[in-house]
Amino acid sequence: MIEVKGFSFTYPTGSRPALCDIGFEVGPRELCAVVGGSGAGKSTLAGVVSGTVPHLTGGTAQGAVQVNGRDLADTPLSGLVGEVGLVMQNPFNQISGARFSVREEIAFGLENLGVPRDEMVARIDPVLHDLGLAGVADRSPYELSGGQQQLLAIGSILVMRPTVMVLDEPTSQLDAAGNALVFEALGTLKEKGVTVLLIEHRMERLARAADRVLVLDRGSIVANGTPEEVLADERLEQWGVAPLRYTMAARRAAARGLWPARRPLPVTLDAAAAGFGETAGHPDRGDRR
Ligand SMILES: Nc1ncnc2c1ncn2[C@@H]1O[C@H](COP(=O)(O)OP(=O)(O)OP(=O)(O)O)[C@@H](O)[C@H]1O
Repeated sequence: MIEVKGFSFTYPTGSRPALCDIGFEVGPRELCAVVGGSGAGKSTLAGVVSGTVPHLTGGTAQGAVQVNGRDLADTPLSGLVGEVGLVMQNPFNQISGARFSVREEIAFGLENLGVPRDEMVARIDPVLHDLGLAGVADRSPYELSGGQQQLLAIGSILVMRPTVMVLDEPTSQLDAAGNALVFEALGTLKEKGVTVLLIEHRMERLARAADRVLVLDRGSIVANGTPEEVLADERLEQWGVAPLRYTMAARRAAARGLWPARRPLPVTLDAAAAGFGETAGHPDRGDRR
């Protein structure tokens, strides 16, 4: 559970707050996506929730950030291991390089924590299985595809059994296949009861995967709702986020009376197809094409 209340943060060299009086909550089994333009504060927020900001960056903070009821201001980073995991853009940077196989890489963090061998074995196999990495467990991490490497980075954290995972643009370096693997893994995290905060710019995927979407604009939360509510909002572009092509097409159609009146604008292909299908059945269709 993540709870952020009245939180503001300014970097030591910042002339204005990177985050400004923000508040939101994300519960267990919830995937909350964060979107926003460049410099909106998304990575700063990922750092705040994972504890690196301001613990490692310095700077001034006001307000409260709690993870599972623990105030992060009073919790050293070491106290968050096993509670919050952070996955970053480039999986390559998260692979330790100190281990020869995928299985050993996943064991690495547990070894550092001094987890007994039997328990390590008991934890690692389910993670390999859940993330679809069992077949490559004995391969070198460097032989994996980009998507599989990101799954390995996720697995290395998941094995610590965090209740909260923060992912900062985990698919930005990946091709479509890698992207699909990571989004599938996000579903697995949710099933395991993990609270997921995802910074992401691949809107089509997040429109389908997210339970909730937050929009950050110049450090403030300007929208917080379901993907349908937030991603079809006509102010999205003004907030620095490109609308989905389905929403744009339906908005243009709606302006010409070619979108069903009571149907919300779509944010997924399925919803767009359903809406246009309904219009296609309309008697006016032939005249307006
Ligand atoms: N280490 C830092 N020191 C000082 N200012 C910083 C630092 N990191 C980020 N900032 C500033 O804080 C603000 C928010 O930056 P942040 O990186 O969180 O935005 P973002 O939404 O993740 O942007 P992008 O999508 O471009 O990565 C920006 O004005 C940025 O210049």
